[in-house]
Amino acid sequence: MSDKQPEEAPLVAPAADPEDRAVEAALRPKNLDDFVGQKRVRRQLSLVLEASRLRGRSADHVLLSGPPGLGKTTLAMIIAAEMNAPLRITSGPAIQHAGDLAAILSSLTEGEVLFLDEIHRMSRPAEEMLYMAMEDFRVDIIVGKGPGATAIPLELPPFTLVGATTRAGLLPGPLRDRFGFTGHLEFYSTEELELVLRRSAMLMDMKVNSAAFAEIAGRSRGTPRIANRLLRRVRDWALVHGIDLIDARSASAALDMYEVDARGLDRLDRSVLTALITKFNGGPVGLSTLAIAVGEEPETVETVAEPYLVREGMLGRTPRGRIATAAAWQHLGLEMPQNVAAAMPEDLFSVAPESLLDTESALDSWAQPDS
Ligand SMILES: Nc1ncnc2c1ncn2[C@@H]1O[C@H](COP(=O)(O)OP(=O)(O)OP(=O)(O)O)[C@@H](O)[C@H]1O
Ligand SMILES: [Mg+2]
Repeated sequence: MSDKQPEEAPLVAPAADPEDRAVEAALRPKNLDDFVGQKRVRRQLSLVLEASRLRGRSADHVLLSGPPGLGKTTLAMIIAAEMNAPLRITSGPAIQHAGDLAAILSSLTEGEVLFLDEIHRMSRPAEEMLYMAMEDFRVDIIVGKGPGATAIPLELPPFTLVGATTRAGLLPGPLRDRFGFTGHLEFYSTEELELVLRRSAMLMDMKVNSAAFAEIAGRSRGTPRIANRLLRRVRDWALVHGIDLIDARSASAALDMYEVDARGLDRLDRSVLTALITKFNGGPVGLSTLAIAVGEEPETVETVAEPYLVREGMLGRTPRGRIATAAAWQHLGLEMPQNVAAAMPEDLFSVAPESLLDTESALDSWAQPDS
């Protein structure tokens, strides 16, 4: 557990406050049609689900990957709802021993959807048990200890595993291969976030004009969870100020209070860039060194802050470490020194930022020497 104050958690972290959590749950779309954006994943997934409905079978196992707050848990719930199947929720860190997993698997009913969040954090023995369960719908229950231990095979009813991870690159190949469908969630466009916000505002009975939706969407870091969270903060602000119809001015006045800047960078994003620039002269610097400089876990920097900074073209992940681009210096109102500019790798953005994100395994190996 972290000993940080809740308000220091990154903006994208799941809600800590129970009331916030309840609102977050209420705003979750319940079916694929209400799920905004992610067109490719949505279309492919709907085909997978439709096909299994027609065959009268449980759906193929599904792996969902992508940065926090983009809709992995929401999609898992939608899969269960669309398949009209019960949903069981657990997570990698909750499964310490293979026995924990065996207990869950052996109590599944036919067609049930098992959602395994943070699947990359499962223990090794549990992972191996999962291979067999996914492939053959069977587990070996080990009874006894030492030389006298015996494995009792147990048949499982067909079920659908939905795995979610922010670190697809960390999943071992054999596990990844056992998913029939893998969907990688991308950051949302501002237009898509406006749709998310319109739907949420309607559910929360708020009056918001188009310019205000655009203002909030533009600061939401490509992330529906943040969009919804900012909308609630704007609602609070409007309530306190006695404002009925929220316009762009109220929205931006409200949001300025929450340290989300006009490009959608939150405090963690900015502190990563600030450290990179002021402490390491723009890099390159290794992930773990950078993480220490901002007082965060490397995993948090890598999965929470970096994907968005890379997408915004402010941070580069190179074989020698992380570097701040000219856009980052500019965003912080600093001038990039000549010698730093000259040392920038020329081909940094010859590959699309999205493909930088897709090569997570390559990045993990790049990160090795200094992490
Ligand atoms: N496509 C979408 N359309 C509308 N709302 C969405 C969409 N995706 C996510 N949301 C909203 O964003 C919130 C966060 O989504 P969700 O919990 O599914 O993210 P996640 O990817 O599981 O994040 P984490 O990695 O932190 O577990 C949900 O409460 C939901 O209301
Ligand atoms: Mg989730």
